[in-house]
Amino acid sequence: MTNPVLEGEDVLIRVRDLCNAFGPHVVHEHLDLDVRRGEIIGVVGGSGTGKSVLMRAIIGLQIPTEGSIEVLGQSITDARDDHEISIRNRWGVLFQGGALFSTLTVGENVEVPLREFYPEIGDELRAEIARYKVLLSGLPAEAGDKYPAELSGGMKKRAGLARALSLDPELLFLDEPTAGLDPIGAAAFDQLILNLQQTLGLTVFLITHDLDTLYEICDRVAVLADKRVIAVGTIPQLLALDHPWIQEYFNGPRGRAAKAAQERAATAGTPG
Ligand SMILES: Nc1ncnc2c1ncn2[C@@H]1O[C@H](COP(=O)(O)OP(=O)(O)OP(=O)(O)O)[C@@H](O)[C@H]1O
Repeated sequence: MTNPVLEGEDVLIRVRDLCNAFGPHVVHEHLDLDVRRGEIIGVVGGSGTGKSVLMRAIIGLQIPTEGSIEVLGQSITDARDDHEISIRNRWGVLFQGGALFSTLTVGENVEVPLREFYPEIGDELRAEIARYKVLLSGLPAEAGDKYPAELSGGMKKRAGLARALSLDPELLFLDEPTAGLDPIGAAAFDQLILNLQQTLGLTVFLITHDLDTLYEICDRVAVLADKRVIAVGTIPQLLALDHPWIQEYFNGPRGRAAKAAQERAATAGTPG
């Protein structure tokens, strides 16, 4: 039930036997993971367990020392560099901190992937698509003309999300999207992700330390520890395991508070 490998399911990301190392520092050792089409999978683990390295390997920015990765049925690990991956236009990525170009406006940032992948699109249509993505990400239309330095942290995240959505991706990668946001901003961002996932039919790979996000929007959670994915499942399935890190994480004071908040919200939403 909490096996990282799924049998006979519609799997969009398949990671097998993945090993990553930086010199003598081994980050992943024979890591397996399957991500189902249409799910929001949360990826958790202590600091430095290799969550971002895993994401970078999946999108072809980190060449593994061993193992195979398939995304949308195509091998990522057979490509010599990320430019050889022909499905890069089928995913969008929100990196930690947004990774926006500081010399470009938000709208121009959103246009960058469109220019790269669809140079045939004319200036007007490209700007129109960018305006739509800015609105889709919950930013006011005027934000499109602003530079990243003029935006709050929450707006920067939304701008990064608008860029990640620029090519109408099937798959969205989010690296700690709510880090640094106040609780209200973080909850609003969670709901935005959930709405987008439901309306656009996205599959979402979401790295987070935010327990509220895990409870609110993730269908399953993958736990990284001991250099691999030790378990994947719903939070109740994970809580049934007696791994010390999992117990500490979900049953520690913050885990209990997040669970209580989710239960309160669920009760408030129950009719009668
Ligand atoms: N380019 C690199 N060169 C050398 N070591 C690296 C590089 N990238 C990552 N590492 C190391 O790999 C390990 C995993 O890093 P990673 O950023 O994936 O951790 P993480 O689980 O995302 O952590 P956090 O939760 O703190 O963001 C760390 O020890 C990090 O120092």
